[in-house]
Amino acid sequence: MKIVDIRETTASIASPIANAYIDFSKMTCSVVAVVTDVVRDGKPVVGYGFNSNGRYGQGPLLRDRFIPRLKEADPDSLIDAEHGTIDPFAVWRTLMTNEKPGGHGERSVAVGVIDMAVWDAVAKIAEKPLYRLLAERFGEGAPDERVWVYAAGGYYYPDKGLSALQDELKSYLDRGYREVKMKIGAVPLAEDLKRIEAALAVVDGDGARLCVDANGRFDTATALAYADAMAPYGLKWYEEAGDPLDYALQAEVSARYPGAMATGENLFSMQDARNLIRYGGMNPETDWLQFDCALSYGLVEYLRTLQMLKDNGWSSRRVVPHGGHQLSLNIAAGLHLGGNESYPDVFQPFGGFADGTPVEDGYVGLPDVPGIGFEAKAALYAVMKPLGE
Ligand SMILES: O=C([O-])CC(=O)C(=O)O
Ligand SMILES: [Mg+2]
Repeated sequence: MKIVDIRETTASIASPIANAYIDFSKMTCSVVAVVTDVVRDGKPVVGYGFNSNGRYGQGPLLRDRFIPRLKEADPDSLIDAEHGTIDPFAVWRTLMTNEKPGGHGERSVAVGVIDMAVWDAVAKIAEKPLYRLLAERFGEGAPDERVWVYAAGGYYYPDKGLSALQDELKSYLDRGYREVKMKIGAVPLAEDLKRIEAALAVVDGDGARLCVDANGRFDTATALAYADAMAPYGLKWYEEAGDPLDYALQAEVSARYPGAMATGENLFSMQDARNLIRYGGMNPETDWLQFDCALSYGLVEYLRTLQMLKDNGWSSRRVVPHGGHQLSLNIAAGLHLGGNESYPDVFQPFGGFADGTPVEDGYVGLPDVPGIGFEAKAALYAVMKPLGE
């Protein structure tokens, strides 16, 4: 058993939307195919991976460092003899050979893309959905059959007024979501409060069904001003108020804001996540953690992060990953996370879940197909398949 080829390409996920920090007019993502010599259903098993939105495609790092390292490795060193399959942990160690600790920048994205493809291959070799494999190997009991998902959108968009924002959010409710998320922080506070109130009207005035996301835009004073102004709304969460690595800011805002806070999508390693837990003042009873495996060294590292959270008294149910992709959905179901993000309209075809698994009352099921489930999402598989052939 061995990996016979690793291929990569860059796909566009550009759109005219903007959050408080960036626009997505030139956003890309890497797609990787890990081709094995294992045959299932008469065809070689191919695992696929891609990276989440927010960081760009990692073609140069993949081509210059990570793919060559894997190709140069002794195939026997990448085998998990106990389970008779490829060993994602050995792949990870090989990828990270001669990489210093710290500075978890873009390389965590490149490694995450390959890691996703390896787990897809491992589950296909085992001929089971990844969420079942994860529950069996690392879980605590049977996988969840459905996962809570919320609709993320509410972006700034040229000439988008309050009624367009409301129409967008309404359309998510029409598609089965109960909770929605919108952007804040790109316009003055007073204007954002009007947007928040317009959004609240769509969810029957129920703040517990609305999340807001500042994408790390605010300094401490602005983050606190928003905290004070938004406190009466009782929102589901206030996300990424300030710079993701400014744990003191997070702790100060957490101490003052009476509602739930969320952050973590731009923390790319177990160590960075641990610093948030140590120094960010986050509340394990009420707050939410949003680490995204597809940006942060993949599922191998995510398992370390989940263990770190457990060691610090955090339930896995407080974790709702960023990114809206199917790998996080599998992790959520298999390892009992609190839910998963979803982008019903943006970042297609990489965002979103399997065809034929409608969102109902805020929950989505997973397809019963081997691997992560990409083959059950036709528009996504159409992009991946040529790379595997
Ligand atoms: O706008 C983005 O970069 C995406 C984001 O923060 C989210 O999904 O929470
Ligand atoms: Mg966010």
